[in-house]
Amino acid sequence: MMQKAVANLNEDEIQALKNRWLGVTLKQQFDYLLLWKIAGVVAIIVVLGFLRYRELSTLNRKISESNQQLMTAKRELELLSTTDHLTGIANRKKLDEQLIREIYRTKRYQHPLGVMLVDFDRFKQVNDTFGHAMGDRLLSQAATIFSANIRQSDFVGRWGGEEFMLICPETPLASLEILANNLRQTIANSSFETAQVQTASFGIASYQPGETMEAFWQRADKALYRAKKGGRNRVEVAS
Ligand SMILES: Nc1nc2c(ncn2[C@@H]2O[C@H](COP(=O)(O)OP(=O)(O)OP(=O)(O)O)[C@@H](O)[C@H]2O)c(=O)[nH]1
Repeated sequence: MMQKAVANLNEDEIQALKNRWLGVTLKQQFDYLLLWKIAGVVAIIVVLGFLRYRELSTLNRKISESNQQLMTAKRELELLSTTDHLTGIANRKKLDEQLIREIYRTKRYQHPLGVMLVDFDRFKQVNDTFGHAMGDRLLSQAATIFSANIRQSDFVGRWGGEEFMLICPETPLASLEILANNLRQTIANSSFETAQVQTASFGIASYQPGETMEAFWQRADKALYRAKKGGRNRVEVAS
């Protein structure tokens, strides 16, 4: 149909038509508004992302600070629960833990392990004569004496009351007896606040294969009992 219409046109009309079409200019315009819109959205996303990142970083920092504080509190609690508040050395709970650990080690490597129970002589008299506070100070001083006169590999704690326990790894019975006698003399020669001679009795034992922890310290305790019965200020060796 279009072809028919064109075929009916004369030369002038065709030319006029062509001129009209050629006058149409193709105007293509760049859409700056859209560009700004996209840039705006991207900027908002970037700013929001940055704010979220900062928020998460602060949160992370606070969490790791809290973790640190928790760890410190846990360590302090552990220390408190295993320290004797009067003397500052290990308490009975810690002594039990240490003794069982050393028994495992001695079973594993078959090395000698010594244990020593020390009880202050006539301690009731100290309390009765000088007061309980003086008795407390004497026990603290005793703890200092023990700590200062044993090896770093040895372990001392307060077993209870006026009684102390020393755990001595890698120490055969003969060496344990020498150490016990040295400690006994050091205590007897120390000047305490009471200005009286203060002595202590010792029961010592060497670990026997297959022995339970209780059986081990009970042998030392029996030896200590013998030291008391035998006149005090002496070392008795467990059989
Ligand atoms: N100050 C003080 N005294 C304590 C503490 N724990 C136990 N004692 C006292 O130690 C004394 C122990 O008395 P006893 O068991 O009769 O023994 P002892 O007088 O030392 O006599 P022997 O052991 O037979 O030489 C008691 O008077 C207890 O009150 C303590 O933490 N502080």
